[in-house]
Amino acid sequence: MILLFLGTLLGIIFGPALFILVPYIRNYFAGAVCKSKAKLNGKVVLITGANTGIGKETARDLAKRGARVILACRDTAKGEVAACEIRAETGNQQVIMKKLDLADTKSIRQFAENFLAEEKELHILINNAGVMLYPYAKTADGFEMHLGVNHLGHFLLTFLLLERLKQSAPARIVNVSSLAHLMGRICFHDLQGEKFYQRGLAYCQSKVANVHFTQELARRLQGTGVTVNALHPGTVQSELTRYSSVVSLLWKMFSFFLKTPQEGAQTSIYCAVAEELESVTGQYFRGCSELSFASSPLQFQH
Ligand SMILES: NC(=O)C1=CN([C@@H]2O[C@H](COP(=O)(O)OP(=O)(O)OC[C@H]3O[C@@H](n4cnc5c(N)ncnc54)[C@H](OP(=O)(O)O)[C@@H]3O)[C@@H](O)[C@H]2O)C=CC1
Ligand SMILES: CC1=C(/C=C/C(C)=C/C=C/C(C)=C/C=O)C(C)(C)CCC1
Repeated sequence: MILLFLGTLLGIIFGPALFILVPYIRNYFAGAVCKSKAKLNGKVVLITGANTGIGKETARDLAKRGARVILACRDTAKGEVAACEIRAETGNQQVIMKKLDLADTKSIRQFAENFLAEEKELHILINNAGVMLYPYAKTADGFEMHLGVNHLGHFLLTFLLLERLKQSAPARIVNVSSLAHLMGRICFHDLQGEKFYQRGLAYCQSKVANVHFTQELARRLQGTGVTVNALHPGTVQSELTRYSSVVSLLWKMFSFFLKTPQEGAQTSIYCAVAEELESVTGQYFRGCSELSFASSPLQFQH
């Protein structure tokens, strides 16, 4: 009886307060917004994995800013639907879909060859595509899937397009990593996970590789006018959890606390357009700001 009374009393006192606070709590979890008003008319942008999630929202925003946006997608039907939607919404007819399967180096080479033949400039490359919690599988070239798609595929793509980026300088490379890298190690003795495989750790390894790649490429690109930065988008309600029904369910249950793909795209957009980042390179971003601890030396496991 007393408990019921107390419960009702607390409900009467805190109920309305909670109701008023809900938008503020949501706003907190939505995270920072890219405030840059930069226009991108005449600029060429390439985004991998742009048919859904963070990549699609990044493409939508950069298309609104006037860029020629190439959506590089493994599933051309899904990619075309996304491109059509963005063209219709933004009125920007320079939104184009091209086939790219990062799990196959033949597809990457074919994509790059066509791209270099068709596009004379490339100002912003966003290495966004990714898989997480993939059951053990190998790419067409025999690389473990997380490492192959999330890191090696983007590594090859970037390498093949590097001269075009240099010719188009100032240019930017944006690598979508994840704070999951903090839990990762590069297992040089078993890079392809043939002796031991845990899909969460395989994802973390690929994200550590993204960070090392960013730091070393930034060093090698000093003085070229091409910058390269990595970022964590936040925890985002996207299709990334599709290979795990348990994590998908958790993501749905707690969706109130997760970012929408549009909110999750803000740091990618920031790294791609913010005027103040013109010469910032080799850094790690989260919530549209630089994160210093993530650039501390990472550990290798030999
Ligand atoms: N969501 C989150 O909480 C977080 C996401 N990230 C990172 O953000 C990035 C975007 O993820 P998010 O939008 O959430 O996930 P989604 O699963 O929604 O999007 C991933 C995209 O990558 C594409 N992709 C997957 N495999 C390949 C391939 N072999 N070749 C080409 N494209 C491929 C997918 O294409 P298709 O639809 O055809 O499969 C899809 O377009 C990833 O790098 C992810 O690791 C980092 C931290 C947290
Ligand atoms: C603790 C906890 C959650 C937070 C999970 C986080 C923070 C996940 C981060 C994932 C990343 C970084 C993925 C991609 O790279 C949930 C699921 C919301 C609800 C259950 C309890």
